[in-house]
Amino acid sequence: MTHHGSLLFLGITSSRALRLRHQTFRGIHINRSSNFVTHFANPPTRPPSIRTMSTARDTTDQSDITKMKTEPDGSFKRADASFRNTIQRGGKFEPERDRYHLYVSYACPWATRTLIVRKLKGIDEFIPVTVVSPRMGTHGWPFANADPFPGADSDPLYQSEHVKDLYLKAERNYGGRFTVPVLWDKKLQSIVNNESSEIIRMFNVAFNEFIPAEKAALDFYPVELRAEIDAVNEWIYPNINNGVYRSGFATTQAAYEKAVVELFDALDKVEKLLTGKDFLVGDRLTEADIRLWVTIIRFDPVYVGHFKCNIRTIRDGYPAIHKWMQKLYWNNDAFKSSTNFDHIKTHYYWSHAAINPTRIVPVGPIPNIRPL
Ligand SMILES: N[C@@H](CCC(=O)N[C@@H](CS)C(=O)NCC(=O)O)C(=O)O
Repeated sequence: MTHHGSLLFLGITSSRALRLRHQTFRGIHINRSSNFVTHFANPPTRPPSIRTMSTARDTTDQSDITKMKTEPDGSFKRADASFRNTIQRGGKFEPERDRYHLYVSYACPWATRTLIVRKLKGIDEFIPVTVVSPRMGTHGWPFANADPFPGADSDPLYQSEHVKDLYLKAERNYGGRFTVPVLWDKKLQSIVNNESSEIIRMFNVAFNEFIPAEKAALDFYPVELRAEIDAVNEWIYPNINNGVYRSGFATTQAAYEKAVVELFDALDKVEKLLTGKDFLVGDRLTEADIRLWVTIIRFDPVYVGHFKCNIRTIRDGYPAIHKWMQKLYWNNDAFKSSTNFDHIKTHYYWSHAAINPTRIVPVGPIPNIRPL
């Protein structure tokens, strides 16, 4: 059966099927009948306007994509984090041993960035971590006392039931999203920062006086590579890190296709960058690798299926990215010990009921990551 034929089989009228065969957006043209993607100059753009999505199916009692912001064209927009303080000498949040606490989910790629840098820098000794249950429900992320799950913890500081309770403790009238990671200050009983890109920059330098010289010397955002790291982050974040979510949370065919094509275009670009190289920028591990890695490690186990990022897999479609991902996982315990595939897979497939109403967690891929 041809692709056109299969669309008809699925009950799509022939004129819609024909329209779906050839679509153009942001300079990329998909010929659905041939599966070829071509590029055009001067893509049309549209000014964004945001509204709260009301069209998604809300058949469950949980906090899922029904609360996500989307634009009128069905595309997903991530809200900015709200607590943006810095740990620094002379500031409100001074560097101190045993003052800060990290709340994470193993499922969350953003939180995993902070786990990796915490381990690499050896500050795990005095910044303890609490891991939530991967099943994000009605009240958001639960702790183990509210939802027991292997590898999840209860909140040792306040016996909170949900991450939400911490946000409301920090700010009684808080009206934003209750996201992880949360870097918590035990002294002021408040949130220092809930933006992973800023937390990893703090972890990179803020506690250097308390750690051995060789750990203090590790710099994942070195001055001489900053411009290049920033440049890479700038397109990897929207197209890959957030690109998988833009694909998965899209509520229109056009928004999905735009996101997924941009995602795979960006992966093609990364593949070229990593060919014959061990790291994205320079010849050393930087935050650019860490920020990308957390998305790539989730790609085949979750994003290919759950978020429909299935033009190619990492393991079979991107040899250089695949090798880079495997080497970091198998050769560096900071990466392996921060990765829990059970939490990762359970979270996505269980928590987004608008995408996966049965909540069935797929068995494959086997293995989640191939040996080197
Ligand atoms: N900008 C934040 C994003 C964090 C984020 O969106 N975390 C997700 C989990 S992967 C979350 O906690 N979502 C809960 C919600 O949105 O209700 C960061 O990078 O730290």
